This record gives sequence, structure tokens and C-alpha cells, in this order.
Amino acid sequence: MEVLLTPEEMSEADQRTIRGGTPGIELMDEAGRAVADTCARMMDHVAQVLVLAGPGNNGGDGFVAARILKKRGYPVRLLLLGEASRLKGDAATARDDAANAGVPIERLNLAKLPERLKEARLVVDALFGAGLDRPLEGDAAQVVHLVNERRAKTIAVDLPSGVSGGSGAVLGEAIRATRTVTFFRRKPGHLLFPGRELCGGVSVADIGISADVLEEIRPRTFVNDRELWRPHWNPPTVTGHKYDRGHALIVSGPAVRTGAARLAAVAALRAGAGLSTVAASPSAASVHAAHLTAVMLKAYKDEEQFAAILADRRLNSVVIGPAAGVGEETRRRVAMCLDGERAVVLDADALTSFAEEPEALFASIRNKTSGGVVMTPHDGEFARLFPDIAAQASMSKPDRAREAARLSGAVIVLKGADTVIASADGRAAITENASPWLATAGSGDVLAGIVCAMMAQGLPVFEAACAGVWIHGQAAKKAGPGLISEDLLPVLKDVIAELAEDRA
Ligand SMILES: NC(=O)C1=CN([C@@H]2O[C@H](COP(=O)(O)OP(=O)(O)OC[C@H]3O[C@@H](n4cnc5c(N)ncnc54)[C@H](O)[C@@H]3O)[C@@H](O)[C@H]2O)[C@@H](O)CC1
Ligand SMILES: [K+]
Repeated sequence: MEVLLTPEEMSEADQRTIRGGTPGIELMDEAGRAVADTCARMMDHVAQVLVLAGPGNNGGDGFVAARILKKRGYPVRLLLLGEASRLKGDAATARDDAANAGVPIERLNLAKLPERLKEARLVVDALFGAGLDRPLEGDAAQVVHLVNERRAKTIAVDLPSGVSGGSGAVLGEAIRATRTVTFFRRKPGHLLFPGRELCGGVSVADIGISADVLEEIRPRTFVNDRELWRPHWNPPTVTGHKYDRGHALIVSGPAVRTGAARLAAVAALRAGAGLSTVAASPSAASVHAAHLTAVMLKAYKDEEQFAAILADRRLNSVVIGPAAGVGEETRRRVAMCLDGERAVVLDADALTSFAEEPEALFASIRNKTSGGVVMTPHDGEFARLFPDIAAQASMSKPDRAREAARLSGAVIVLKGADTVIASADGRAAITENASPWLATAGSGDVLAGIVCAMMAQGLPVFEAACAGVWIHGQAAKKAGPGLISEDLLPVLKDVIAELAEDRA
């Protein structure tokens, strides 16, 4: 399980280490050394390196890197944004050490920068890191603009300058780096877009901070990797029965819109639910009947018959929303699904149907005494249900999802290229295995089915949602470029097989 540290948490890790007896300058030396090592690895021969240093400790790391590269025989030049006399603490020490080692240090001059960039084979961006607290403008923004325009090979120290470590947002302008070297642990901004794209490859350097500090800091943001949820997932046992693996129920849309429910129902079965049933009106059921094999079908004429289906407690996890239609009927069905012990995935039209009265939905979710609820909005659906949270532009995606989870009581899967899963208890996971080919019709229906299956199998709700999103991503990798949603279904078998092998 990989934890991510916000800039505040990282600063706490630094401070705890320093209080524990490691001088800050030692951490900075290690950070700068890691940057210098990366520079050396990225150049096939000794050539000019240009270090751009800012006014804080990120600049300090740049001074150390320049000093070490100089000692290793690289021609190095350092340009400082701002006045040397304003450097403080460890950064001032690092500047003195670099000057004593003979590193040429100049004040950064915009007019001369293009010439300096032309001379360099490699640029080190040590302008701003974790301390970025406002948008870049004026000279700083100009510098970034000129570096990006030059398309020079660029190594970012900690973060590409201008990228927020907490949210991945670009504040003003941001460096487009070839590679980013960060310290101790990755930050959310390395995984969240647009930051992720601007980082290039990210490497994490050990700078002498002990993992013990994490026990005190208790980070609440994670990478959605296998380790996060796999301890809760078990392959079928030799003597197991299909009912041990739960029974997924997928509520279908009307006769002309039945495909979404079938995608979800087959996905649920493939993702390991013991059984999967589609519930449909008689006209929709006759369409399904021509298509379904392993998935079962139950037709219902009216609300009473729908209630009778729900009364079977073996149907322990339900998906409602895909192609369900927006309006009162869906609202009533959602309320019926939420009333009971089963787990519920609310997707698509189930979310949009409550755009006018989200509180009614949240009240039904909070009234639930057992069985988890997962909501899977994309940005548009999220903004309809949580307009106040969506309006807070400066809030990071994990924080928006956390707030929504707190407000609604559901686990929120906020979809996108960097899907975030968050729970009301404050945990949030960021996904990095999504394929761009997942942006295709029906992909969300498949996801809803997989999440439903994970809850049917008894995974706790947050872990079920994380597992579902991860498995969906892996399936897309296996299906490959050009995939359509149907292609995700057969390859789910391979993803599950690998999970099972991994535990053997
Ligand atoms: N002891 C430590 O805390 C360590 C810190 N490290 C480095 O230190 C960095 C954090 O250092 P700092 O907290 O000093 O922060 P930064 O060096 O990232 O930036 C802070 C400085 O930039 C200014 N600033 C912020 N946003 C600005 C903007 N938009 N326009 C103009 N000026 C702006 C601030 O006023 C401040 O002077 C990390 O990213 C990492 O590179 C590493 O050396 C490891 C040890
Ligand atoms: K930087």
C-alpha cells in the first residue's frame, strides 16, 4: 500500500525528522544528491547543466545539485530567481556551499535566459516545490514560459514549478518536466491531472526520513494499488458454493435501453459474483431474454413485484442507474433499493434523478443500517448532486470526493483519468492504472457491475469500490487500444485469474 503525502504532511515529516536529530541541511544534501544523480543518469556525456533556483528550500536543493554536479566535472550554471541575500536557513547554507565549490551563480535575468537555455543540455527546475502558495505571475511565470518554449530536457525538483503538490492543479503557469525527483513519498499532485502529465516520469528518493514518522502523521490518501484492498479479496474455496460469493441484482432500463444493464450484469458475474440477475419490466425482459445466458432474468410488472424481488435477501448487492431513465420512477426504485440490508451501487440516471433534491437521496443513504452504498459520478453528475462542493475550484479532487462522502454517507467514486475513491471516514485513493480507452460508451456500466460484484463478495465498501476501479483499469489494459465496453468483459477473467494466482 503506497501512501501519498500532502505538502503539509510532507513538511511535518521533515520537521519530525529534524526534531529527531537530523539537521535540515542533511536532508537537503540528500535531496540535492538525488537530483544530481538523476541528471547524471539522463545525460550520456558530460555537458552543460542549467539550474534554476527559487527563493525557498526547493532552490536550496538546486544549489546542492549544482555543487555536486560541479564536483563531478559537469559544467554547471545556476540562475537564482530573486535576491541571494533573501535566502534563509538551509537554502542560504546550500548557496554558500555551492559558491565555495565554484558554481557560477547569477541572478536570473529574463533577457539573458533564452541564451542560457540554448547553452544547456539539461535544465534543473528548482524554482518552487511544496511551498508554492499562489499562482505564478510576472517574472516567475515568464521563466516557466521560456523554459517550456525551449522544450529543453528538464528535471523538476520535487514538483514541476507551478504544480500544486496537494491538488495537481496548475497555479498560473507550470513547468513541463521530462522527469520529476521527489522525496520520501509521492504527493497527490504527482498522480492528479494536470500535474501528472507535467511531471514526466516520477522517481522517489530516500533522503533519510524514517517511515516511522508516518505512524504519527497518519496519511489518509493512498494510491489505488492492489495492496490497498487485496487483503479483503479471496478466490473461491474448493468446497465453496456460488451463494458464498453473493448475488448481484442489476435493475434494467426500459425495452429500448437494455444494453447498459446487461453490461453491468455480465461484468458482475465475470468479476466474481456467484450469481447475477437482471430485473426488468416485461417488455425489457423479452429483449434481455434473447441475449442472456449465465445471467438470470426476473420480470416485474409493478412496484409490488419489484419489492418482491428485493425481498429475496440472497440478492445482496444491487446496481441501479445505468440507462434507468431520469425521473420519479427511478427515484422510487432507488429508495426501495436503499431500504434494506443489501449493498447498493448508484450510477448514472440514479444520480441525475436526484439533482433537484439531493438531500432526499443522502437521507435515504444515511438511514441505511447495513450494506454499503457507492456512488459513481463523473464530473457532470457530481456537480449536479454536490453543487457547493463542485464550485470550490481550489479544492483538490480527493478533498472534493471526501466532502461528498461525508455529506452523503456513500463511498464516492469520482470518475476520470485519475478516478478518486473516497469514504466518509476520510480515506481517499487515487487511481493511476486507467487507460484513456476507457472513455467509451458503456464503460461506466461495466464499472458499476464490477463494484457491485466486489460488494456481493463481501469486501468492505471502500475496498470494494477501489478494487472495482482498479480491476476495470487492468481489464482495459488487457483489452488494449481500440477497445469497446464489450471487450472488457472477457478479459476480466484474466484479471481475476492473476489476482487469484498472486495470492496462491
Ligand atoms: N527541510 C525541509 O523542509 C526540506 C525541504 N526540501 C525542499 O524544500 C521544498 C519546500 O521548501 P519551501 O517550503 O521553502 O518552499 P519552496 O521552496 O517550494 O517555495 C517557497 C518560497 O517561494 C515563495 N513562493 C511561493 N509561491 C510563489 C509564487 N507563486 N510566486 C512567487 N513566489 C512564491 C514563497 O514565498 C517562499 O519564499 C520542497 O519542495 C523540497 O524541494 C528538501 O530539501 C528536503 C528537506
Ligand atoms: K520545482
